[in-house]
Amino acid sequence: MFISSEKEQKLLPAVDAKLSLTPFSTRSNLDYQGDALPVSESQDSISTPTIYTDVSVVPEHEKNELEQSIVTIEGEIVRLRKKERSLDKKRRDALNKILDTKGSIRVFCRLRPLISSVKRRNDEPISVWEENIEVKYLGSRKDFRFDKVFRQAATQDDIFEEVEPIIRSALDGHNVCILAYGQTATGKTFTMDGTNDQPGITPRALEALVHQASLEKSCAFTFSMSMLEVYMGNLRDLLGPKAPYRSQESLARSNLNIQTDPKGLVEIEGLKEVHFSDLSKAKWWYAKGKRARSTSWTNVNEMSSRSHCLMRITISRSGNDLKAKSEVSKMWMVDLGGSERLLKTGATGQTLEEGRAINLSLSALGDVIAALRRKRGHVPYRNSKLTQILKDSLGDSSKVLMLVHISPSEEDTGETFCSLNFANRARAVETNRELPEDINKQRQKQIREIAQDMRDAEEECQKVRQQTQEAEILLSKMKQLFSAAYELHGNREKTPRSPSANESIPSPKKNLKEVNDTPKITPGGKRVLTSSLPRFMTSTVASRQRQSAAEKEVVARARSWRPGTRSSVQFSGSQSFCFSDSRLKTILQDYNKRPQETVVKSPKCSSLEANKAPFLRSRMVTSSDSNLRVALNRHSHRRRMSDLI
Ligand SMILES: Nc1ncnc2c1ncn2[C@@H]1O[C@H](COP(=O)(O)OP(=O)(O)OP(=O)(O)O)[C@@H](O)[C@H]1O
Repeated sequence: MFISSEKEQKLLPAVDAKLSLTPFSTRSNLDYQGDALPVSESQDSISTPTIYTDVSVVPEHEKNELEQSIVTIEGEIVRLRKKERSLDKKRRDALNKILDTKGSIRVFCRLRPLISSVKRRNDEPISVWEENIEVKYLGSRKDFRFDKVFRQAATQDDIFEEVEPIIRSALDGHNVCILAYGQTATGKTFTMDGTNDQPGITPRALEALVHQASLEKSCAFTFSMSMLEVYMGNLRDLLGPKAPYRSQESLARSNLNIQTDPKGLVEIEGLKEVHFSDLSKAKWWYAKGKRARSTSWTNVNEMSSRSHCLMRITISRSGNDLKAKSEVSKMWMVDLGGSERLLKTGATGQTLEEGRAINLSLSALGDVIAALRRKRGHVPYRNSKLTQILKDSLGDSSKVLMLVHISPSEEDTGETFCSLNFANRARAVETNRELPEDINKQRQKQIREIAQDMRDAEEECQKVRQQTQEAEILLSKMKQLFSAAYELHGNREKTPRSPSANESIPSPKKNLKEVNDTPKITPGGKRVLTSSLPRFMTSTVASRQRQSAAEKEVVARARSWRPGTRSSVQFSGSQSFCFSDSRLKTILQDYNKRPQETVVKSPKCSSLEANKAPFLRSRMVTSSDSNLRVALNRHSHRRRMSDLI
């Protein structure tokens, strides 16, 4: 029962002082007539202190108040979620604007460290700055500009830091394509895949996607993954089960068809697609796909990839709002086969053929990029399987990141020169790349401003997300509280009563008398039971011991709950529904301080309740729960949470 009248709340300390007990309700719910008692009547009851015993019957208006609180919190959660969605949209728009301003095709260059087996020379042919590289070749120097250049010392962390916004953009609903390009043995696989100690972009991207999705509460994500390789002009499914070599099944699986729907979206018929929701599953499938990839030994790389390896992550995003249609985006992670001069690699036979096939498709990729650069006319996607697959992820609406890998050795300078030229062509798809200095500065300033807006929106969104979570915790606790009170009520009704109680429905006056005759506390702190107290209400030594044990368990549970959740649930500094600071915490503290023998309760009832809803139910049904009731009434319905956010 909640104490609803402010007069009654004021009376509580007086009663407490007189009883030297933790606050007890001064009247029984059995004599409760619906309206607050007149002050005089309440004071009468003080003169003959009573112990509030049957707390299981919760008056209708208090039930309504609790219900109203629950409805209010539910409303607040809806409002917070809406706010979260709008802030998230603001962040997404800002990120997209930044990426568009920077260019829909961005090109980074990574310089591989010198491998110990290669002799170091003094006249190193490559000079590196933050955004450009100078190469000495055939007696002349040429300067190449990039969006970012990674020196030899750059770590996998440094690379991922720059790639992460694009991955975020995929989660935001854009098609993304990340391509590792370069001469054989320059570190493409190292960048994309990495090692166990130094994971590359793909495993980190998987982790980032799963992690980010777990933080989003305003929408739900589902992920699926496919892996294939373009090997000698054919597509091989890397995730399908192993089929016997040269069997019909094996041939069918290495000859998948590429289809384009009327909207221009590409689909690969029969390609295995696996769903994942957790990282371990995603990594398991990824490892399986990698093992199935074709590699062979060449003069230049012991584990040279003899194909283009493509991994597709399909991201489906659906909002909590049922009306919102789900968005699907694709993220391609492509480890291209090495561009190579075939004579240099010492390839012969099958390996030579593989090298030729790789070069042909890379050249087709170059043609597509060159056509996109012209921004009009025919784009020759159909010239290779690689470009057909990537068709819907290379165009205007997609975000493309090409990582060009080069070797620092002088003997590779010719290859390096070719790779840098190829990458420069890709970068020049953005016609306005080389802007006058002042316009460029203005654009940089604009990017910085949008980036600041994006960070602000993100921070605010995180705060709101936190508030939503806290509101949800509070809601669940209040629902527990509610159901505990009514569950108990139901139980009590079923519980057989003493014969005297069954004889007739007691009149309010009789009840008052009965309650007034409950134990009184003598100056020495001893409880004296009067003869009129019904036997089922009196506590025995055994019942008190059981009660004490049950309470200890409740408090222990509450304690174990508190530290893990920041010990308090706060929407904001003075949140009206912040129960853990002003209510729960206080209640728990009072609970610890309170002498155990002050609780008078049926042992049967206490053990039953302790098992059912250990924490909240127990708080609700013991007479000491007046703390919670007072707190709820003091704080509930006074202010809207929104006033405080
Ligand atoms: N940044 C780097 N730091 C340390 N080691 C690297 C780095 N880049 C490449 N390597 C090492 O160089 C070797 C060749 O790299 P990798 O296999 O990734 O080249 P690749 O370009 O994928 O070759 P291919 O095209 O033949 O498959 C590997 O042993 C790899 O560990």
